[in-house]
Amino acid sequence: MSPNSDAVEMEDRRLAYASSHSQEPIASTNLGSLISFHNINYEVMVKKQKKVILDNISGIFGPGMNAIMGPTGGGKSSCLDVLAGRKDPAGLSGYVLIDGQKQPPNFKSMCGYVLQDDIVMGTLTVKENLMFSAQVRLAEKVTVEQKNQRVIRVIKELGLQTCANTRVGTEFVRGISSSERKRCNIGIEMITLPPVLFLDEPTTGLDSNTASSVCKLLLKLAKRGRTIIFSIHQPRYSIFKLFDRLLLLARGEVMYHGDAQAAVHYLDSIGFSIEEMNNPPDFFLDVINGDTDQDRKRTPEDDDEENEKTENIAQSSEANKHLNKSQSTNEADQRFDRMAERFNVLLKAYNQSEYNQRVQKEIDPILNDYNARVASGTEQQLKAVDYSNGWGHQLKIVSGRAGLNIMRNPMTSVVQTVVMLIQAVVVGTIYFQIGGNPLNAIQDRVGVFFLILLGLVFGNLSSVELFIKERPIFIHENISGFYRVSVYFMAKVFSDFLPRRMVPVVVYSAITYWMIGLRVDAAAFFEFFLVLILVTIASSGVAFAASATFNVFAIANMLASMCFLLMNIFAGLLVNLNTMPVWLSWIKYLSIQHYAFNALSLIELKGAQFCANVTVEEELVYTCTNGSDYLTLNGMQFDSEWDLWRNMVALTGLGLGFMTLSYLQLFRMKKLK
Ligand SMILES: Nc1ncnc2c1ncn2[C@@H]1O[C@H](COP(=O)(O)OP(=O)(O)OP(=O)(O)O)[C@@H](O)[C@H]1O
Repeated sequence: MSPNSDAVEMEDRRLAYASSHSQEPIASTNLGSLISFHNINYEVMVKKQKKVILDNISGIFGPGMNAIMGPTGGGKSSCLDVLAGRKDPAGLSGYVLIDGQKQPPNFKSMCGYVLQDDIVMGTLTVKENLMFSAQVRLAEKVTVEQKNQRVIRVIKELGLQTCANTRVGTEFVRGISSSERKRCNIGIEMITLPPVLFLDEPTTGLDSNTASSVCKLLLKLAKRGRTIIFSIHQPRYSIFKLFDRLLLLARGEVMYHGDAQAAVHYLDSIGFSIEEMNNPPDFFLDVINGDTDQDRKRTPEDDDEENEKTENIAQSSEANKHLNKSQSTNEADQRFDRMAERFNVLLKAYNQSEYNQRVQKEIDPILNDYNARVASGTEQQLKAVDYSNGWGHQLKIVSGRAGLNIMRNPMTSVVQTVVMLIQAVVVGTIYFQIGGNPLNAIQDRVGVFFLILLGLVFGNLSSVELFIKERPIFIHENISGFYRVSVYFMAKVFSDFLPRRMVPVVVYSAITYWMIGLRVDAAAFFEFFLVLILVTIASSGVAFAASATFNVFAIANMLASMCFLLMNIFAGLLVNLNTMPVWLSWIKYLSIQHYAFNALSLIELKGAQFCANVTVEEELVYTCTNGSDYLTLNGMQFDSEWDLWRNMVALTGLGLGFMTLSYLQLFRMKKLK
């Protein structure tokens, strides 16, 4: 069969699916994809034991409203993630086919996925959030005007006109309502007009009216031909009646799969009748949990099963013991037994049902065609969609958002600058114009250098939150193909570094240097400033690396502080590194403060002589102290200019090293569930 005839056949399948499964007529143009899944098994290792999460499930979803329901822990979210290509492939087997073809490697970026928790930038307005999505996800060749038109269209479709220019809101600032927030999330995914939209529990946390309005919106999208697949726990009837197709899961197995509105009829046919006025989703869960009040009507199959059971019991004393156990008076045990029994009944009934046969009839030809194409070598991999935009364009857009975010939330930058300003004034006041008294000139100088480095390095601990706070947004956007890891890294580093690190260091250097009265020499001042900048870069690098490695702020903060403390000990002031055993003293090579302290001492003390008349045994004696002697005593070489610059090079190396480490940690971060 040629690829063309495959495409025509698939289109026919989609049309047939849409007309036979949707309650409402669906536009026949632009139909969403048909997603079939075949023998999906998903297991994880928990404490060295295999835990089966999805057990050989199969089914099909197409244009319309497709719900995955079931009790807590039934496997709804896992199933949704498998279909959306967001599960770790380790432990996963079976086939998920999109219009009869294997998922392309980055299917994640072709479809929309709305997470249960809102993933929107709180400091931006609804329109700005949607525009960001349009700018990074629509190709560069689409003009800004066209992107703007698309955003306006989505805003209209989602009924967000009244709050389009309102900020979404953060934990500190109240923004739009929860329904508007959810719709904004959906809008961000709708910007690319994806053929399939996945939603993980879209109504969780919303009041019933809001939940209804979100579901009606989804129905509107479904009627336009989209394939909407979502997990949902226990919707009310007004929501349930909007569903076209239902997958009922319990313990990772299919309890029912077919037309949603036929589920009640199906359960009735196997002996579970819904009471009048009961809500079908509540009833489904009661049936699965064995919590139905009424006794189940007996069917002929039950009689056969009962006979079989009685025979087995008579034959085996072991079985008798088991029976006694299951009749335990313990209520929890009884409930567990009841659920297990009910689960087996439902599983068996579904496997033998015409609904299951109908699903198999729908999906078998799709898998057979796929296998035939693979066997004949004609299977064409769906075109892998790459990033819509180049690196530079992504960087511009992501940096723009990061900058806007900082401008709208300037507190951290302002506090950082003010704290540095206060520190500079305090240090400058304590060491004000230290002068050239040989008794204290060197001690005061090395003391103030140590203090400056201490404040500067620990001040950069505020960078630890950089990759922790926005981690869910970054993971979602990166995995959905918004931008590359390197783009996010560069945008964040620059947006954090310029306003929150550079500006305070400039202020700090200018104040301390002249207040303390260090060497009056422009070159010496700029070298001093350069050392402080390099220290800031390197120590921010340590904080970034901790931030990219741990997702708990307290742990990242503690580890970064510990590193800084160790580096401080090995700076060269608290302990003489020359007398330290070699097996321990090597740590100095990783110490930011070691190189910085050396550099500052060389800038200030090399060739310096501090002379004055001092009183010795009640006599005024003209005394001198030589800065170079101090350098020699502490093992600092100062024969050439290189002796200073090699400390600068080492600081640059440490900065680059820590920054690279943080990028790698960000890159390696687990992004699949
Ligand atoms: N990576 C994992 N490691 C260990 N257990 C897991 C993992 N993923 C899922 N599970 C377990 O598998 C079962 C199904 O999880 P899943 O989140 O898919 O269920 P759910 O039906 O969506 O539940 P809920 O309604 O509570 O969100 C649960 O018992 C869950 O604890």
